[in-house]
Amino acid sequence: MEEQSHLLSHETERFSQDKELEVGVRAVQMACALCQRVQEGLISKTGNNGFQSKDDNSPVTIADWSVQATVSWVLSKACGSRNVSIVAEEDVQTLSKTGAAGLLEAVVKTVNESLADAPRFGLKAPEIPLGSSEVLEAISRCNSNGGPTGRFWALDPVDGTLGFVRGDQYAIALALIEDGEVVLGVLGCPNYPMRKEWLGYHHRYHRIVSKLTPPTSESWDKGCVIYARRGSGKAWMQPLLHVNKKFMWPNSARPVQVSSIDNPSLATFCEPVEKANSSHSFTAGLAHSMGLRKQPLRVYSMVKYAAIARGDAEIFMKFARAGYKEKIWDHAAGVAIIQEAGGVVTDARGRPLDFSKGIYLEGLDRGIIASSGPTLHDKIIKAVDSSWDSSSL
Ligand SMILES: Nc1ncnc2c1ncn2[C@@H]1O[C@H](COP(=O)(O)OS(=O)(=O)O)[C@@H](OP(=O)(O)O)[C@H]1O
Ligand SMILES: [Mg+2]
Ligand SMILES: [Mg+2]
Ligand SMILES: [Mg+2]
Repeated sequence: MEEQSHLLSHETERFSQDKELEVGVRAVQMACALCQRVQEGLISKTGNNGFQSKDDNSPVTIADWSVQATVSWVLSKACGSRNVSIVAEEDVQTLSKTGAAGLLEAVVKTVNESLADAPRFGLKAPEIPLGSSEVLEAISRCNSNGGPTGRFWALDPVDGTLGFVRGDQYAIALALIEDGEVVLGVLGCPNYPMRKEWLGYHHRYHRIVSKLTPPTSESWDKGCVIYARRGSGKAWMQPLLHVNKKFMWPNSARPVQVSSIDNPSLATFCEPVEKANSSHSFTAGLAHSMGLRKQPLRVYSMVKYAAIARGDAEIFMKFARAGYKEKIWDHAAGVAIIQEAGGVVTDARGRPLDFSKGIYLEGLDRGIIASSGPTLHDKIIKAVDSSWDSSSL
């Protein structure tokens, strides 16, 4: 009897996770469309660089706030605002400042344009457009601090904002965390290129030095949404929804798997574009000592996690400067997706990332390593151990 009720509750949990996954994927598809519209607007604009600087000097744009408001509103409507708890990157400080009226107006307009299109994604639209106080409320409702018990969503509305403003790679990342474990991960990658070689092609900076032919916009802007449910042993990829098309679940999803390459000399590793976010010299030393021969693939955002899950690269490494604390929304969705696609993600000591300690990945040892399998993973961890003491990180 007890076993039966346990089974029943397990099934109920699964059913609710399936529903939540579906809502999450629909919301991320909608967010991808929102970001594409804003990114096109930014690139075609001259003069205004299209971003504000936060206190830590990192950029934030209309898209970051608008996606956060839209996803927050959609999740609250679909799951009931009392049942929804969200941890997300952005707050309303800059938007509520006197003098930011124009900015807020632009966010409200973007959110309403996006929500008006919600039925195309199988989601409810508001009966009347949201006012600015409702938009601010939707953003600031994402004020959960996470923690070890209960369920909450972790949202990075635009991950890789720097890539976004440069017309390059970025991601929309949404994860559901339950009792400290990531149970669902959804990653929208609107600029994921058709050919993996173009992942390392940087529109703005590498145009001159790259030997690759510049991709045309229609082949470049392929995009995908990748998602996984923990324990299913499967990760799925959908194409982005075409303009004017209606979303039909599961929108031609197909399974993705990590690469089978475990020979370091054939493996490709990816890392952040900016030296300030991860030490390029340390990973170059590691790459050399492990016998990695290919050039690193420097890609903005969690698209790096997507590349491993899709089998387009084998290793992702990030070694931030000492003292920098990684945030859960920068990794949660990607970790679940890589694991279900057959890969491994740990810190540099080989321990799983801990999503149960609040907004930071507390206790992270040195850096983050993701790989397509245990053979490569063990080699990286051994290489880190032997290189660490001689490095000055
Ligand atoms: N100093 C420092 N060190 C390490 N990491 C930092 C640092 N500052 C910011 N961040 C976080 O890195 C997120 C972007 O990571 P990326 O891998 O896209 O970096 S890069 O732009 O390709 O260099 C970025 O996410 P977004 O803010 O969502 O873009 C930040 O959360
Ligand atoms: Mg981020
Ligand atoms: Mg972000
Ligand atoms: Mg940011």
